[in-house]
Amino acid sequence: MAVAAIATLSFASVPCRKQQLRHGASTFNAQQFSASGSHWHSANLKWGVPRPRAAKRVIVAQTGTGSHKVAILGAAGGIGQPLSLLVKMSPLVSALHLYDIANVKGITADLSHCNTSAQVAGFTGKDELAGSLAGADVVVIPAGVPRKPGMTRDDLFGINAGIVKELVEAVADHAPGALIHVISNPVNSTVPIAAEVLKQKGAYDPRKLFGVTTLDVVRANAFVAARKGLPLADVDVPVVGGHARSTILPLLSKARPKAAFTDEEVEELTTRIQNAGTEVVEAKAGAGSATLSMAYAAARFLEASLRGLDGDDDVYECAYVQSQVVPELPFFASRVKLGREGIEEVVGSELRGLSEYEARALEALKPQLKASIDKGVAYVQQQQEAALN
Ligand SMILES: NC(=O)C1=CN([C@@H]2O[C@H](COP(=O)(O)OP(=O)(O)OC[C@H]3O[C@@H](n4cnc5c(N)ncnc54)[C@H](O)[C@@H]3O)[C@@H](O)[C@H]2O)C=CC1
Ligand SMILES: O=C([O-])CC(=O)C(=O)O
Repeated sequence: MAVAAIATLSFASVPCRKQQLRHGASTFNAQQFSASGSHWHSANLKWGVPRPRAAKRVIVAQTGTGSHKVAILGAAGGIGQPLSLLVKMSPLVSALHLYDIANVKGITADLSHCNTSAQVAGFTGKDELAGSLAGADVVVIPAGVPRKPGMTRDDLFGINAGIVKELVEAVADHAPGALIHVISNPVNSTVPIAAEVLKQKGAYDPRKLFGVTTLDVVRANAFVAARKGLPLADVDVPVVGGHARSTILPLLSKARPKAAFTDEEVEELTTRIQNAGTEVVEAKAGAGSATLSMAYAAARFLEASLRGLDGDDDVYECAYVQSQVVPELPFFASRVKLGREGIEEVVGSELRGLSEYEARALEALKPQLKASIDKGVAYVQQQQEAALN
């Protein structure tokens, strides 16, 4: 079997691929979906380690056709390492730059031995930050500290705000046209921080700045499929709002396939999705927060972004972006259409026809999300004033 054909499989979830089908996907993806059965994981394995359908297994070098350069800032961390592996497996990526303040050399040497086509280079410390960003099409930022039990995401603000500010300043200087995927928490504030930094640098393009909330969608899909006994591959639940506590708003009324939820199920599923990060933090008992599921989610979102840059039709994901969907919230997570310049469209229509429960939850989240956005904006302004004095 031709390696190139195998290598074209993508990170995109089956719901996304099904969505493509609904919206009229390219013939290739439609064939890919029907040919690959119903399970994304098996398709993904075939992609990462090419595996012919025939019983005889042949492991071959994966030769990608993509030409994208991706930089990961915070690449040596709990998310950064598995994310780097997943990106190294992407046929859409030709160059992978790993940046961290420490421990990058070994990870670079290790990853570079995988016989996949992306060329890996490591960059350690501030002096090498500029080099890590040169020519990047997408910069993914998982740098920063994670939560421990008892902490909120906002408790990370004191450390992570400065890290994100510093890194985004460098992106503005050295990769001004790149898409920026912010993973570092608190996302509700770090994305407004990134926007303010880019504005100050004259490099802000709202189409290119994203807070990564894909993990909320991944969790919602997993939990709903399990609760309703639906095939996992079919489930697609939009999650809007933000990425902390009650600002995470899964829209079960808009879930595909259409399913009937009792009031108790809505309450139980919504609460679980909102607390899923804390569920992992408590289970890890001081050893950090979600890393593997986050790496998977970040890889899925990266893949969607790269397919958008490549001009693929109808690529949609939920993300926390600059928005007018809720007028009083300048940043809001919605489903967005991804294209050659980043965001082509923020889909606001999903906020129409909400259930009563969702409408109430939307009203309730507004003050919390607004406060987090304002906190991020104020931080950058204060830093600027302090620098001028
Ligand atoms: N958006 C989301 O859905 C999620 C976000 N997160 C957040 O992602 C962040 C990272 O989490 P983990 O990887 O588990 O943490 P970690 O502590 O394992 O890794 C963080 C990495 O960032 C690096 N780092 C620190 N300062 C840096 C700087 N100035 N420049 C470059 N690298 C720097 C560290 O050396 C470390 O390797 C946390 O803020 C966490 O809360 C975690 C899970 C989900
Ligand atoms: O909960 C955390 O601190 C990490 C995170 O954002 C998540 O897992 O959703």
